[in-house]
Amino acid sequence: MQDSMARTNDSANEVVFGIRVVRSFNTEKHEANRYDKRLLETHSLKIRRDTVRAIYLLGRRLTGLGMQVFILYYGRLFIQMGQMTTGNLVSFIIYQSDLGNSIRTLTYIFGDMLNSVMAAGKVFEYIDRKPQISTDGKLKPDQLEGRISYCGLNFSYPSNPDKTVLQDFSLEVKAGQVTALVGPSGEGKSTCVSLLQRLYEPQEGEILLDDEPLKSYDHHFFHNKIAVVSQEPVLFSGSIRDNITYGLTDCSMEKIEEAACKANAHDFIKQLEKGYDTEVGESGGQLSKSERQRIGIARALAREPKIIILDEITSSLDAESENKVLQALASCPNQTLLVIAHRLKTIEQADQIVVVRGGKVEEKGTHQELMELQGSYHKLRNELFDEANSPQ
Ligand SMILES: Nc1ncnc2c1ncn2[C@@H]1O[C@H](COP(=O)(O)OP(=O)(O)OP(=O)(O)O)[C@@H](O)[C@H]1O
Repeated sequence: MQDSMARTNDSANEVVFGIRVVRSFNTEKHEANRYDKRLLETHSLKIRRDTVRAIYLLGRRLTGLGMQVFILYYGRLFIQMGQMTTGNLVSFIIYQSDLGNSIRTLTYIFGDMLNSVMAAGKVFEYIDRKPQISTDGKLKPDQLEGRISYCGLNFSYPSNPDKTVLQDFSLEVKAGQVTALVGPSGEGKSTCVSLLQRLYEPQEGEILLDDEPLKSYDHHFFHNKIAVVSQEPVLFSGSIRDNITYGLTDCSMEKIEEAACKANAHDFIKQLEKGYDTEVGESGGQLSKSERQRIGIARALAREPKIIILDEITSSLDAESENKVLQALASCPNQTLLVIAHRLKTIEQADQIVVVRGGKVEEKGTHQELMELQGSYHKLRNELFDEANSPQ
């Protein structure tokens, strides 16, 4: 029943979370029916439980009643035969009722205990779960250059082990430079970033940071040095300032403003009535997608990481904003920047452009070199150029 209730709540959560999609696709009825179906499942389980409970109660009452009839009948017989006094019978009935009550209480406690054990079992299942990715690295160097080396990675997602996503993937990302990963959709670019964040462990090969395997770095140290801005950054309810300083205990206003300027967010924040103290609403719902994205970038920059990963920030920024952000980031020589981009125009200035196809590095070089090569990159650029110029 607990599983079924969890499934019912999940579907309600999902709909509330995606209420805009539900409204725009006019699927309120469909979703209500889906929720109804889940509720019915829970309902039928509850009916089964209550039927069993009713049968049990009926049986218990009938047994109790039968016992009383039995005691009175034989008690009377024993008294008539002189084998028992009336006082004995009364004491026996009182003791028997006391004993019955105690046994009944024990069965209630046992039932409650079973329920609690089942619920606690689920909690302990999660507590006892051993993470597949080790977090017991100890390395905390004083200086980090930010050089990343992908060495012969072979990787498939645990949920789909038959499909190899990265095959013998090797790449050098130089410290302090801008490296852009480009290529058709679904070829493994975001997977490279997930592996760099240690969300998964490759089946073969390893990723080195300054020539040391990622797993040898202290978990907190490593995640402080690497910041990711994803396609849909998650904001939390609170002010813009809270969101930019998220997780930082000590961050001055100058630092916040500097990060916001680099993220091209300062101007729009200043125009808001309450500036940095403006509430963003639940999940940042009171801001536009591009504003959320820029705050997400400022949040990453405020941590002053050594490595910044921008995972297709183009999806919600216009070309001008994206250019400004990339230029601001590229001007920091101490930070390694890894950009996944679809809008190839904005990454022309990157120090290294890598074309990822079929889970492998197909081409790499500067924009000039790759254009001269007349290979995949050249073809991709032409395709995008044709798309942009095709009549609507
Ligand atoms: N969590 C996952 N579980 C199983 N397979 C996944 C998962 N995430 C991605 N994949 C698969 O891995 C392959 C590579 O996906 P990835 O997201 O790395 O591609 P991408 O090049 O970043 O694409 P895009 O440009 O569309 O973001 C795809 O075929 C995808 O279906």
